[in-house]
Amino acid sequence: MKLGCIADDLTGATDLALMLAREGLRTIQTIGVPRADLDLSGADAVVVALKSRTILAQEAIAQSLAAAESLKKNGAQHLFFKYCSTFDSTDEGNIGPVTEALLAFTASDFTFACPAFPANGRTVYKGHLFVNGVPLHESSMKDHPLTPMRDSNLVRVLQRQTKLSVGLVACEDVEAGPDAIRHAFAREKAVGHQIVIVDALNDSHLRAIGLAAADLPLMTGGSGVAMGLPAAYRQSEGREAPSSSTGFDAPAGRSIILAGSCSSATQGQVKTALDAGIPALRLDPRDLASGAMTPQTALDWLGSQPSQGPALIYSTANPDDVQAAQSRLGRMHAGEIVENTLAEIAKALPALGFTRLIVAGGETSGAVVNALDVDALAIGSEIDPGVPWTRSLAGNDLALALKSGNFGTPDFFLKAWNMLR
Ligand SMILES: Nc1ncnc2c1ncn2[C@@H]1O[C@H](COP(=O)(O)OP(=O)(O)O)[C@@H](O)[C@H]1O
Ligand SMILES: O=C(O)[C@@H](O)C(=O)COP(=O)(O)O
Repeated sequence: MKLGCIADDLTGATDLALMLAREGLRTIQTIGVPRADLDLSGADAVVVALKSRTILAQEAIAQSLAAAESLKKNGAQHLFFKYCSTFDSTDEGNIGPVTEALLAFTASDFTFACPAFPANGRTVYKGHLFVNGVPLHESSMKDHPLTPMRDSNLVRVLQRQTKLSVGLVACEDVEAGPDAIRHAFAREKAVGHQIVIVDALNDSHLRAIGLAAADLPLMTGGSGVAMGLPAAYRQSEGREAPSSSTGFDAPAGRSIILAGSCSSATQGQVKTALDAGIPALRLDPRDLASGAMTPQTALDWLGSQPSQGPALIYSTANPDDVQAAQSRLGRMHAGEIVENTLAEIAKALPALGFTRLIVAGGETSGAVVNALDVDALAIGSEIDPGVPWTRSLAGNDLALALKSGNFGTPDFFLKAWNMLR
């Protein structure tokens, strides 16, 4: 295995796995640390999906090290730590603490951090992260339910999370290509920085960074910066990139959308689905906390819906509603109640004949997929940048599209089904 990857949430893991598969690496995604009996021998890359983005830093470190240990045992030559393209984190972590721990694990003293993903509107310029041209702290990420991002300067954001020294490799070096980037890494290392934020404005920047960084023991970033790695690894083996396919074989059965993301893209997708007349049930964390709505109520509702076409169960709400629920229940508790309810609903789905699922939201996908008893995923066709169809490799036979909160076009919940055969 060339590349062992550790992703801090499930949708982030599928995003990265899609990037690596699309660029020509045979890629398997595992849900949590791979089971000892899972055969990973045919994979060039394995992406371990954790749910460590918002847990305590010490716990995130422990889980990430367990994943790293398992990847190393399975032959991984390099590690990649995947976090969100909007750098979702708090001053306590977990990007800084996990990077520190993985640097120590790989016995190395230098890495980079680059969340840029231009295909989804994320660019880094002079260390500042922009989302569709808007500085991160002015984008909708300022209102994220769990990780509100209020500073766009990633050198500053990351420095607050780590005792390692954080530097910057700006776009002039990146624009000048892989050799200049390698020199810039050496220059920053010589002045005492152990992590550098790297600028990237377009895919050719990402490919150049990939070529410059492919030999580092540890790399960190969004899926974008992994774009250049497969070419670097394939070159060394003289292999071609595979051609992409647009259809995906899925098990027969009913379809459902579970949306726990409150990100602005998901809000638009829920609205488009409601406007299109998809049968829908809204969950409010306050009703769940009071018992006015339970997983069983939702399942009873589902049982009364037509079996043709997808149904939608969503807790997606605007920032004012989220704020109101959080001030009543607490930020983390409001999130947990929704996640636990969607997980309870998910557990019952295979027995009810639901085999095709779209799940919106990273934390939400973590909760739902853990409940579905799925260990590993094969990566299929790309629905939108960063979101593939996937199929479970063991256990319940399911087609799953795990959609990052802010990814996908407004009609995502309508069009994704058309790719299934
Ligand atoms: N109406 C709501 N009020 C408060 N929190 C909510 C609500 N709906 C969902 N949540 C929580 O918000 C979090 C959204 O995170 P996530 O699923 O990762 O979405 P995204 O991918 O958009 O970040 C989850 O913990 C979810 O349970
Ligand atoms: O890098 C990204 O933006 C995604 O892969 C990702 O991690 C998204 O996380 P959520 O928005 O929590 O789904």
